Amino acid sequence: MTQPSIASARQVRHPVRVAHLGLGAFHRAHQAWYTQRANEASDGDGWGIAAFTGRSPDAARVLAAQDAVYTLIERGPDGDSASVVEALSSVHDGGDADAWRRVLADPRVGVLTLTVTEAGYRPGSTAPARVLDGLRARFEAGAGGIAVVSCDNLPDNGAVIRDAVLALVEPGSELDAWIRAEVSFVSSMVDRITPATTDADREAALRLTGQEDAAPVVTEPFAEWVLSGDFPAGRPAWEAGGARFVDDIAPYERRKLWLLNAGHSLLAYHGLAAGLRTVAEAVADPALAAELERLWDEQRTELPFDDATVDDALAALRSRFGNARIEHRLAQIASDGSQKLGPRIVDPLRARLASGREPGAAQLGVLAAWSRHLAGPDVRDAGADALVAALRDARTPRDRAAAVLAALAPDLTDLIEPLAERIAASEPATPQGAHA
Ligand SMILES: NC(=O)c1ccc[n+]([C@@H]2O[C@H](COP(=O)([O-])OP(=O)(O)OC[C@H]3O[C@@H](n4cnc5c(N)ncnc54)[C@H](O)[C@@H]3O)[C@@H](O)[C@H]2O)c1
Ligand SMILES: O=P(O)(O)OC[C@@H](O)[C@@H](O)[C@H](O)[C@H](O)CO
Repeated sequence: MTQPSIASARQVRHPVRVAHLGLGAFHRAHQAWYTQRANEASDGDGWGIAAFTGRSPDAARVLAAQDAVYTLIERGPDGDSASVVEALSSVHDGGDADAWRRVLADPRVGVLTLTVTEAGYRPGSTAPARVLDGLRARFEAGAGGIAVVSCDNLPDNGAVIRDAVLALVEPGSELDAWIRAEVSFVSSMVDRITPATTDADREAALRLTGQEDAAPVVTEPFAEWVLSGDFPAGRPAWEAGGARFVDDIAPYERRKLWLLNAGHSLLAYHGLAAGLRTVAEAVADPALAAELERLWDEQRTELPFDDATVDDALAALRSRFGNARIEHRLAQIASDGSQKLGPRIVDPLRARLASGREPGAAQLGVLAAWSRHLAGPDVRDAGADALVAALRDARTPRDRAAAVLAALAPDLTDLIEPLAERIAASEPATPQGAHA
């Protein structure tokens, strides 16, 4: 029997007032969900999102076929609850440059959100050029200021995208002056564990709602969003979903990157080496759980929060990571380590050194496990090509340590010896002379 499609579930389509770049699972579990909550809480017209894919047009094609509505499954340790999200008013192939320019040149559009991955901010990535293309269209149309809100896991992410965009503009040009004066680059700390959607998730959506949905999203019940910056053309009332607006974002970013994301990276590299597949499997392993606690002890010392606040955050993380009903694949987290380990491990390591402490053994252990991962067959990290080649040529643990630090933190040469020790300890025993 054919089941009804979720396409017929839409009850309202709000006018497009938000543009989004990077139509992945996370955008749909996080910013679109907060926007949905804001729209539900408002009396008048809400804020509809025009969402553009980043690389492949597939997500737009699949969502367009179901009128851009989808099921959000909140998966707790004891069960699922499903809701329909209709905050996306339209979905577009990111290659449709005319549609992109048209949306950003519309004065009713006041916000541009981004989830383009950490790698999307690297020099040479197409994301800043596309943001600039949209801003140029807005400038030429005289459509007024706009807020660009980065939602990727990078510290001071608003400043990172601003600098990447301005680096592409002729200094002193009218466009340069307009961006500096009228465009607000908002930094945000985003948190909601959202794995890639699987076929089992599509079946779960059908079971829960009785409707066919080719693009549901499964996420944890927890969600957090902290933002800092101005919104010159207004914004959705995201606080209806619990978002907070603060003057200084840095402490929140550090708390999240140094505890949650760093913990994820540790579990990913150590867990994959141990033949494990998911975050929940990894934290169920006593040795890995102990290593995770060691890392948290090392990284918490430099956080600008009192002990009770950090204790609460860690208690929540233990239970979030242990939610075995969320299938968060270690391989997904392990990708792009060259972009992730700076903010997650090297920054807190630097903070430890700056306050006169020893480098953390678990911190170095993550770097050692990463170097081993890079020598394996399943590396997905375009930014690590040169390091992978250097590691292939490296003959000793010391050479490998030097290569890793040269790539991630070239000034920290004092760490070559202690990192080499961790690398040597983590390597499988090799026949005498194999590296010589
Ligand atoms: N999934 C999570 O739990 C989570 C939580 C917090 C933050 N985030 C942030 O969101 C990002 C995306 O996560 P996701 O789960 O949606 O991943 P995803 O793989 O589902 O989607 C990634 C999106 O980024 C786009 N993209 C990649 N490179 C791009 C580029 N150069 N230009 C434009 N778009 C580009 C892709 O096209 C895709 O739409 C993460 O990398 C992270 O920074 C994710
Ligand atoms: O999404 P990435 O690739 O930046 O990193 C993988 C995970 O650490 C990350 O997605 C977390 O699940 C997320 O940051 C939780 O809010």
